[in-house]
Amino acid sequence: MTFATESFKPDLTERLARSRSDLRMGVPIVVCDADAAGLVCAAEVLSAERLASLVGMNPVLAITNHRAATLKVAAYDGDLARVILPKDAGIAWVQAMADPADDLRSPMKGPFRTARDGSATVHRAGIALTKASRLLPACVVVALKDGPAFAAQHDLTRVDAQTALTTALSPLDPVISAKLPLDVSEAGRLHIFRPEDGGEEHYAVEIGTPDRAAPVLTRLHSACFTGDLLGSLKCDCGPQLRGAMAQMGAEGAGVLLYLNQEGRGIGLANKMRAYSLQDQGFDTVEANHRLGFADDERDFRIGAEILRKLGFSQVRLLTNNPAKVAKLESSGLTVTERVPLKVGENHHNAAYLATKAAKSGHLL
Ligand SMILES: Nc1nc2c(ncn2[C@@H]2O[C@H](COP(=O)(O)OP(=O)(O)OP(=O)(O)O)[C@@H](O)[C@H]2O)c(=O)[nH]1
Ligand SMILES: [Zn+2]
Repeated sequence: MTFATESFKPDLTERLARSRSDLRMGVPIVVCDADAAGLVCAAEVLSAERLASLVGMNPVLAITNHRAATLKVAAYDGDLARVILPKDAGIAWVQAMADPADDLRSPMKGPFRTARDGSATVHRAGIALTKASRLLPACVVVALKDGPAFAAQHDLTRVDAQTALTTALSPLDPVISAKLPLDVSEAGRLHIFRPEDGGEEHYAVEIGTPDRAAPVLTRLHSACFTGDLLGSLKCDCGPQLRGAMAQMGAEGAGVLLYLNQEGRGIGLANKMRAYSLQDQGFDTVEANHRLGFADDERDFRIGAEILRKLGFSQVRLLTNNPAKVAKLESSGLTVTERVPLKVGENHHNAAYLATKAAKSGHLL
């Protein structure tokens, strides 16, 4: 029996999924664009040995404009900067540029030389992939003359820059749903959704049998391991999760989406880095920026798509965040009402909630 061997080859999306695992392990990947290619290593997990092999290949460190602003590096590429590694730069330099943990204790001193010529697409794709890998958004890049040949020679995963930069939402497939009796309602059901790009699965908790033709009481809850599971007092997530479910139980119907976008989409390790910066006096938004992230890296189109897949088109949304309402509406859902969800304020999270009101437009 013969097989069409092409059918075994990973496609562009499958290569991206593979590249995220490689990056997390510290294995370099090869990113190819139409007129440029580069070897990309995630700064956070780059080993001293691998860095030593890159010296002599003119490595640059790609960081986001947010991280560049903290380091006072000019971001000539707009959303990112390409910092040329000084001749004597070792792994400690790379890590200190990428990670703001010691910014205050031992500030990085310039002047920094930055690359301005040529395309930054490979670097941009590298940063997008480190973010998608839930690592610090920084990568060391060296230009390659022949990306595909280099990848083949060194057995590295080769990915397409434009695919890494696509903003299209990966299709989400329903995997399974089953009854789940809950303390708030015995008529609970849990649905699992899996994205086709190998990303995180997301969950929908359906309570009762909501009428698909009417607005459904809905909560888009972003994962918060510390608040949801550990009872952290630094945020209001745990009380919001339980409050939303209690309200759905009391009304007899509702749908709670549990979106695995921990830490507003930066992952738990990075959220804990942000907490450590908050211990140094920075607020929640400043901490994200110092790490190199935007204020909020979540993609609420996922929530809209899951609701659509479940048959809902109109929602009464439990939130204090007007941006969530706007993003759901721009994804084609009708938000007939914003239902406030003000629970769980305490003296540990009062400043956090005030910052969200002042900087992120949350309603108090
Ligand atoms: N990066 C970061 N994420 C945080 C921090 N505190 C909580 N989170 C995450 O923020 C998400 C919750 O977002 P919130 O901003 O509290 O609320 P919201 O979802 O925007 O709005 P509501 O619908 O009103 O709750 C969860 O994913 C938490 O893990 C923090 O200091 N930094
Ligand atoms: Zn939380």
